[in-house]
Amino acid sequence: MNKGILFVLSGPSGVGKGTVCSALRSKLPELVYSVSATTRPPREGERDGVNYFFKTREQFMSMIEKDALLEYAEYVGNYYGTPREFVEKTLAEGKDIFLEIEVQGAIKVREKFPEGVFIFLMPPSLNELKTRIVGRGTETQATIDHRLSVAVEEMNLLHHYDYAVVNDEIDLACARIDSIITAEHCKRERFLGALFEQLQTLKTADNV
Ligand SMILES: Nc1nc2c(ncn2[C@@H]2O[C@H](COP(=O)(O)OP(=O)(O)O)[C@@H](O)[C@H]2O)c(=O)[nH]1
Ligand SMILES: Nc1ncnc2c1ncn2[C@@H]1O[C@H](COP(=O)(O)OP(=O)(O)O)[C@@H](O)[C@H]1O
Repeated sequence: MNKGILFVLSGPSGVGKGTVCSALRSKLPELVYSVSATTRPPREGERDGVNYFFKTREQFMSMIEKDALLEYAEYVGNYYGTPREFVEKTLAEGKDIFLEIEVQGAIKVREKFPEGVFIFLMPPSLNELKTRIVGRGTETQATIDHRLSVAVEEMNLLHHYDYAVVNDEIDLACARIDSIITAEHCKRERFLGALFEQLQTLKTADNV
């Protein structure tokens, strides 16, 4: 069986990764989404196993020791990581999987899955990025400043990615990502191989 395609959506903090990813979940429910583990406490309305698997630091360290994470990163004082088994199982079943992670983790995933498709979400401007981080209202002034300075460094990593998508409007950003997914499917051999087989069958049947 052909393996599924691994898609990674990344980009600076506050650009709208979480927002775009949850909009994509409604628009493309057939896509499988990876749920990360984190030591960050849940925000209001977040549910364990849906938004994240919320872990204590000890539990997270034990996951690292057991090699249960495909990658992990420390980000603004908390740990975040992608459970390995679910990703590998989904791809082996021939299904695509979608990861929404920060840039250090994305670069580590690229080392393990060079054939993955890496999408960088861009803000329309740095001013708009700051407005979004402040507007979200989940950060203190110190974490806003920290997240903004990290975000500027993160923007310099754009060259590691296959695609850049501007998140000016959520629906437009989702449509661009949807187009990328379609384009990547068209590119893959399994699609062309299946079409070629059908053509051969047709040719034989019609004696063309
Ligand atoms: N490396 C890595 N980063 C993750 C993972 N899950 C989430 N993140 C990233 O961690 C960062 C902080 O996430 P969060 O605290 O939910 O805040 P927000 O996404 O900025 O609202 C974001 O950039 C996420 O994309 C993961 O499994 N691995
Ligand atoms: N296209 C957009 N236009 C306006 N605001 C947006 C857009 N995308 C996201 N936002 C807002 O920006 C803030 C940060 O988004 P979030 O998804 O938490 O970013 P990230 O996951 O990249 O850190 C949120 O308040 C969100 O509602």
